[in-house]
Amino acid sequence: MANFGDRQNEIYLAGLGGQVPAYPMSYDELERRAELAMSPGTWSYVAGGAGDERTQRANREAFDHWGLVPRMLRATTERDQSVELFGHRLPTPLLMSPIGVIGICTQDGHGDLATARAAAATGVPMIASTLTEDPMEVVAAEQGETPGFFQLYCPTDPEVAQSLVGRAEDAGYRAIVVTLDTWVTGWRPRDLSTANFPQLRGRCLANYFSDPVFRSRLAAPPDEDPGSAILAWAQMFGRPLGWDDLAWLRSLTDLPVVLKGICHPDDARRAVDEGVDGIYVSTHGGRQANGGIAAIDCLPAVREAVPDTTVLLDSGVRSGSDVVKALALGADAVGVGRPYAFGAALGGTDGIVHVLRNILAEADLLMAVDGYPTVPDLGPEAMRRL
Ligand SMILES: Cc1cc2nc3c(=O)[nH]c(=O)nc-3n(C[C@H](O)[C@H](O)[C@H](O)COP(=O)(O)O)c2cc1C
Ligand SMILES: O=C(O)C(=O)c1ccccc1
Repeated sequence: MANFGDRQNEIYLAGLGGQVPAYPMSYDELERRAELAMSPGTWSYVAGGAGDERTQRANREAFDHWGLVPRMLRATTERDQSVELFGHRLPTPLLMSPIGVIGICTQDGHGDLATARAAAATGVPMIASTLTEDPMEVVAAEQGETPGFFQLYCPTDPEVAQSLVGRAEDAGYRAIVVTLDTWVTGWRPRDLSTANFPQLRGRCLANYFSDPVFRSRLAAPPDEDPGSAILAWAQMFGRPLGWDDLAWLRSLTDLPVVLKGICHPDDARRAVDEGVDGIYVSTHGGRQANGGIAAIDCLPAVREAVPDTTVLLDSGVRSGSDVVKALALGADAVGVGRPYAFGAALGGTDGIVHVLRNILAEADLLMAVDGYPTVPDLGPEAMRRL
């Protein structure tokens, strides 16, 4: 894949022929059209967050407090967005953050497969959620040559956890991303207002219902008694993890282990000291806790605390310039969440590919114009706090 800015040129050329792009070019328009395409319940689930959504807003607004310093006379057509992550060379620094129940966003209900196919088409890795409508093996098979990562919601039953991780390893996922901030779901007024959760639960349990250890805990198979199976899942969904659990988690796999939701530099330092391979700075897109600080504002201190460790970031990334800022502030790769779910709602795989390519095209052209042609060129000296 060459320069993603070429995408811009394709669109300009189509425009000269009078063609309007099939999907929105601005994030605000993407969001507006996705709202129209989704049912009110799906919209409130995807777009909503915790409390009155101040953290969610802060995640986005905080990007405005940082600015990139243009550097001239080092312009080049030779640009390169590639990065190395856990031993894999990726064409771009973008990741698709895990989105549970994304099946409700697409017309055919197979949102995880649409995401996997978009990963195959773009080289942007998918972090596959534990909460999917298709089992992780089926999702892995659609990712083509693009490495995939598996996100674990750690169940209270340790043998189920072990089974999920073992299956992810066997299915070819290249890292285990353990989400720390969602052992219980946060206070989400929009979901409570639409009474969404029962509908969601029935549609995201394929990894459990296909799991031999989970099934062994049931009196009857899930297809015979789905109600009891859902109850068994709800009772074991989230293990409140502590420092004492890290060695056990580490022992479950030889794959790199990444902790998602770390925001404090002391937590990052201790996790790395205890053998974790990656730190994923995230506030879960403001869905879990309200009244907090923005993820991007946590990044510089975490980067400084663990200078030699892979650091990922998500929460509030909406554009190529947001990606560039996150890279300059210390991320090795950058996750995007809601925007690609909105793309899925508008056009399945095509809609997701459009959203990813737009973000990448903007990042490519910004790096080209401002004199930072490769990812290693972007460091803290490229940024000013406004
Ligand atoms: C609808 C939805 C479902 C999500 N489900 C998961 C999940 O299953 N596992 C997880 O670790 N994070 C989940 N997240 C959080 C995302 O991985 C990511 O942290 C967040 O969306 C990033 O913020 P952004 O939406 O502002 O880009 C979900 C986010 C959304 C919007
Ligand atoms: O909505 C989320 O962000 C999420 O991670 C989740 C957690 C439990 C059930 C459904 C989704």
